[in-house]
Amino acid sequence: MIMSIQTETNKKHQSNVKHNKKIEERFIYQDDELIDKGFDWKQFQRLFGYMKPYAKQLLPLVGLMTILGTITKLTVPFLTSLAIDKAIAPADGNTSLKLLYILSAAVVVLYIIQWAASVYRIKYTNIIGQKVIYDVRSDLFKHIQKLSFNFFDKRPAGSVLVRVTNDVNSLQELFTNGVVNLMIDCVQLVGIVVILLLINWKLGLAVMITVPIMFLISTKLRQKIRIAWQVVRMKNSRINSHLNESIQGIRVTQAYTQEQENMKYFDMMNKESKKSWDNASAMNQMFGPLIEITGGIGTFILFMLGVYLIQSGELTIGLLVAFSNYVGNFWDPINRLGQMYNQLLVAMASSERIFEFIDEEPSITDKPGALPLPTIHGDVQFKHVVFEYEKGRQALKGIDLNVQPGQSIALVGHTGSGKSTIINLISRFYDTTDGAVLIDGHDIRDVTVQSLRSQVGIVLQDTFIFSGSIRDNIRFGRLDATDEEVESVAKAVDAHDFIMKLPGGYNTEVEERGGALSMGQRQLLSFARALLANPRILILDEATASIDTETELKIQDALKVLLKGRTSFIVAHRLSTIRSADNIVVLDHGEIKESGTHDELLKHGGIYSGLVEAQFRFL
Ligand SMILES: Nc1ncnc2c1ncn2[C@@H]1O[C@H](COP(=O)(O)OP(=O)(O)OP(=O)(O)O)[C@@H](O)[C@H]1O
Repeated sequence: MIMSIQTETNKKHQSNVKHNKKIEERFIYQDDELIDKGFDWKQFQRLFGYMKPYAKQLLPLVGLMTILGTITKLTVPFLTSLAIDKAIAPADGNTSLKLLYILSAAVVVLYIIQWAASVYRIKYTNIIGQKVIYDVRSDLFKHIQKLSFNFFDKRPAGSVLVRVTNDVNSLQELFTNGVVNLMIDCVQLVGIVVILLLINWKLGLAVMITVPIMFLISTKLRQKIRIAWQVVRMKNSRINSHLNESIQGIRVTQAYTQEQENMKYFDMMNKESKKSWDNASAMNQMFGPLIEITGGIGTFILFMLGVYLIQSGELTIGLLVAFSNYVGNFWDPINRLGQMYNQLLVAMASSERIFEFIDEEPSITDKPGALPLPTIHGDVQFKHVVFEYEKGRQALKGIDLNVQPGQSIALVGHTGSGKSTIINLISRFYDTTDGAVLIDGHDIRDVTVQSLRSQVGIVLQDTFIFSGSIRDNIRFGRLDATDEEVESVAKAVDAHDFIMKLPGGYNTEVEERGGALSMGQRQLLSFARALLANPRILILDEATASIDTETELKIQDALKVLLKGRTSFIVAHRLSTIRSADNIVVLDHGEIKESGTHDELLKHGGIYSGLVEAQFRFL
């Protein structure tokens, strides 16, 4: 018996294992692919086009500071050589303390100038960098807001978020430090090469033999390092996506006690992120010593040849010291240029992703020459409307509907029958695949989107409360409404009393999604918001969640106020709402199967009477 129980348990466990997906297969996030393309000149021009508005005003200042800083920096070794050759150990043996003091004082002054130039250079570059990042971020956000519903249907919110945060941030480094470092390094390199060749061209050329080696190491190894850092960023963006989903879905996670599962997945990603970081930073650490070895070879050549040139009288000790100083300053810019090139490629990969969003055309736009929709009466017609979210799958299969101004239409039907799709088409969140929607005789594709949506109000089931005060949340319906108007609509929908009982009344701050408010309260707020907007056509997706009888009655009363005198489409779930509608439209698999009043449809004994019966059974 015991044996059989054990076997039973084992079997159960095995079948669990079979059905349980591996943790890494449970959550699927769209990763941004690793982009490792070469240099794209067009993309570069577009990216740097963002600097244009500020370039004229600020770049000359940055350039001036850069040149000033470089000149002062490169003058110091020259003064050092003078100090050695003319003051400390001159060929004629006449040491000059006075000259030494003068030269030392000059060096101090040069350092002060260099410091001041660097302070101003950093200040101006930061201004440019921050302005550019502000513009990119703002362009991206502005554009994302305009994108149509079908864009968001295809993408998880987390992946959109990552682009606005991570990718824009990765440009920040380029525009603040990168661009200026590039300028400094180029100016410094040219300056040093000229000076080295002027001091002694033979020695200069000999030392520069190592430059191509250095550059090769710099770019090749950096390419690997760059990819390693991209992997780090990708892993981090996965963490962000998961974090976003976990926070949004925290209630469901806790309700189903899935915290451990979530934690396991997070832990796995966290470890992966750490591993990728370790890998990237280990590669980074290899880079420094390699550059130093190459630099060491250069120094070896310098001293071997330098001593020979001193002996043959072609070079003085002071000039050799200055030379070695210049050579020391020579490796840094070369190293940084390799780094900079890689940074540029990383930024270009990010900008490619940013531009991909910016270039995404909203599918719902004003057609050329579209005129504003005049103030409407609220006559709505669906003329043989067919709609497909995905090609070949019809969500609506030829809807014909005629609604008179002021009529209220209740849309009922089984889940997935097409109710929400109908209301999405009235506000033109999607365009019909075939047929047309007309308002007061105007095809809604012929008028401007703004003029249409400003006359169509929407109250959705999932009432969205934005973070801010209660007053501002109601005012979202019409931004120029006065405080009195806000309070008057709140009173009309009977929300005033509960608002006044909140600690700060209308000024009470609510968090995003209005977590501290009850479902009923959130609905009343959204009714007030819609009433304030005062649209001729109102769309209402009635909330399915049941609320207590008292609030239910309040909501019914508020609805009467809200719907009065408007054409309304209600995705109705409550029998009371449906009964008071002028016309009930029954949808089934994207088709209108029945329509009429409550009594007519009950008498008919079709789908509607079945739905009503089912609702009574559950009540
Ligand atoms: N964004 C979308 N992308 C693809 N298909 C969709 C999308 N939204 C809805 N559909 C499909 O279109 C059909 C109609 O959906 P719709 O949301 O209009 O139904 P509904 O009657 O409002 O359902 P419910 O009462 O459950 O809200 C369904 O088959 C649904 O799967």
